[in-house]
Amino acid sequence: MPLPLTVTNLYGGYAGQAVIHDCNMHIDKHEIVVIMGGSGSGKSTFLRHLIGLKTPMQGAVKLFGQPLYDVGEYDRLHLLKDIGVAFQTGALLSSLSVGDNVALPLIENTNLTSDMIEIIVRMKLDFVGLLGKEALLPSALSGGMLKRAAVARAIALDPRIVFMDEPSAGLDPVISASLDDLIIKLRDNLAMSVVVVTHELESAFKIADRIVVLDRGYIIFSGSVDDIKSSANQRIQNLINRVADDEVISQETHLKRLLGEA
Ligand SMILES: Nc1ncnc2c1ncn2[C@@H]1O[C@H](COP(=O)(O)OP(=O)(O)OP(=O)(O)O)[C@@H](O)[C@H]1O
Repeated sequence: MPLPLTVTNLYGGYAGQAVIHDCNMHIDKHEIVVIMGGSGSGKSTFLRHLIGLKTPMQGAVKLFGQPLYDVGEYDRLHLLKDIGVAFQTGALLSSLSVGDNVALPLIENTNLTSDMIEIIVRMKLDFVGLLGKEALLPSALSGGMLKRAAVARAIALDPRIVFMDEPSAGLDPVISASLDDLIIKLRDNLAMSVVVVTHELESAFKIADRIVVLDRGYIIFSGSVDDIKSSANQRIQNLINRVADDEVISQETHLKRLLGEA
């Protein structure tokens, strides 16, 4: 069986300027992969390449063994039906109820009857803990509930991979932890693969089967939570100890600066 996602020698960027360099990565079935990296390291750009929003400058992205970019629009859209995206931005449509937001992909992509769609919407909302909130407008939901509703919409078509960008951003620790549990449930109860971009270390360590670290557009690490904690790489240690790179100077340099020699 082909892997859900493979990335081979990927270069990507803006206006001919690469910000992603020679990246190689894959995702296994039923795996939660967390992508981490400092601000500006290329996480969002990388993600855009993975979900069909940005054509690479070089290299290939394959979903379920099929190329995502060197194909016609019809084939690409067909392939993209098998992935779900729950992003911070581009969230729910504010003029539609929560239920109608979740129904949208089903209306657009299936020939199911409205009765059947209603049942599926309730099932998805039940899965994310929002059963009974169908009629509410997004503005009536809390931050955590909005994220859950976005997950319900992302899984409406039963995708095999779900992509999430900063799921815990702006949430208090308790709500954030419950969102972590929901991500784990996507893997354990629905057998999905999940790709999560996050800055939250605690969340990453809790949910990740594998962590991939981007640094200035290069993948500098891919491994388990135990591996990353014991990594000898200084840049990895800086990331997990939250040290800003430009703050890291040797004792010797520090001394020189104090003495006015550096
Ligand atoms: N639309 C754009 N046009 C040109 N350059 C861009 C654009 N978006 C991002 N960049 C540049 O690409 C590089 C990577 O940015 P990206 O947003 O992918 O990083 P990130 O790791 O997601 O950062 P953050 O954690 O702050 O969101 C940065 O140098 C950024 O300035």
